[in-house]
Amino acid sequence: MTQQPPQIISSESPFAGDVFVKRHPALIERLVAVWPFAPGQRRALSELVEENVQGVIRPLPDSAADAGLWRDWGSGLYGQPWTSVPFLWAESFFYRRLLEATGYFEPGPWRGVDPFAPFKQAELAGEAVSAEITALDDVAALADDERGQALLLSSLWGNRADLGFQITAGRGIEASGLVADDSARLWELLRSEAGGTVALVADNAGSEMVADLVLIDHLLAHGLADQVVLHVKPSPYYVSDATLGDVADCLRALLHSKGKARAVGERLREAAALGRLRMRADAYFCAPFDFTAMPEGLRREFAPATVTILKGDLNYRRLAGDRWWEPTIPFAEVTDYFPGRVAALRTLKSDVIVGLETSTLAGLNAVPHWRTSGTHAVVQVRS
Ligand SMILES: O=P(O)(O)OC[C@H]1O[C@](O)(CO)[C@@H](O)[C@@H]1O
Repeated sequence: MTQQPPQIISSESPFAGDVFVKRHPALIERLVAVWPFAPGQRRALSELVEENVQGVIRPLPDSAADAGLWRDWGSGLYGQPWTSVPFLWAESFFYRRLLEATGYFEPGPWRGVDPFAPFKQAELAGEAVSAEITALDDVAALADDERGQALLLSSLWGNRADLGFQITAGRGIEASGLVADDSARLWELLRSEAGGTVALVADNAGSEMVADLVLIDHLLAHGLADQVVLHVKPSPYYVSDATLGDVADCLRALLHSKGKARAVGERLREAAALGRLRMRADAYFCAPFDFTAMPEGLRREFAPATVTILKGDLNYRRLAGDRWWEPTIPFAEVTDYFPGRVAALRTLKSDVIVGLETSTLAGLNAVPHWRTSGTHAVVQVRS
């Protein structure tokens, strides 16, 4: 494997530092405003904010079922400021601690209650999703290839809907475009290997998941995949990351609509019944590490796939290792460890980036915050 540059530590990146001192406090403020939390939950949440902003990382209480696991995973990191340890690890542990504070894993009324559900539901009921659903009738008039590309781009840009990101980035950010575009290679690959299994590692619920489901339907309906395995998070994570319950909500939104969208929902429901659309929620998707350390079970899932499509920024960070790579290092070189062929559909919302042409990078360097503002995107493929 190529020699790896250092991992991103939040204190070395103004963007990542702000996630702890601005984004997390704002998120917790919103949670406290919408839920009838008891004093103990409120106290745990405000302690978590204090810790993020000016304290040090405390481990999970011993009573937590996975306390031992996290003690090992975080060995050497506890007792340090949140911004002094790898960004990927710290952000992941923040969400585990948040669920601890709300009682998500504990016996009692809060067990299994997704604290982010009100935000996800509002987004699913909002304009972006209804516009997406209406647009399906227009997209149906396009030739197959054009329709496929339109659905791919919709799944890609749907990633900007990420709710955690919008807490501080705000709406109304303009998309500037693709800075690496291997989409033709992706279609070539899907056509030449038609009839196999495609794995799609999902990112966000709501409009992004609706777009993902429509893309999955396209692959199945056109025989580009005989089966699709949809990988989601086993528990609430990074605010809007999709769980199985979110997939069900999105499918229901399609089924309750009219026209083409409803037909998509019906075909997907049938595909699930026939075992052509399968769901996975591996525990590793909420682990604080990159994909180089993925467990054998996941490697076996991905290796035989025609291609594994990774959605979104966080999956990209885990694919590339959340490291200070030279942006022009080839995507294929950085991802050569990944089992099987891999494609990333990602809007740029954090520092890591690989696989850019030198000329593209030169142009981007004149654009403020191009790595983190969500205005640029990549479709990158290792085939
Ligand atoms: O939903 P996505 O595309 O994975 O984006 C989540 C991203 O949001 C952040 O939490 C902050 O932008 C990143 O750290 C993370 O990669």
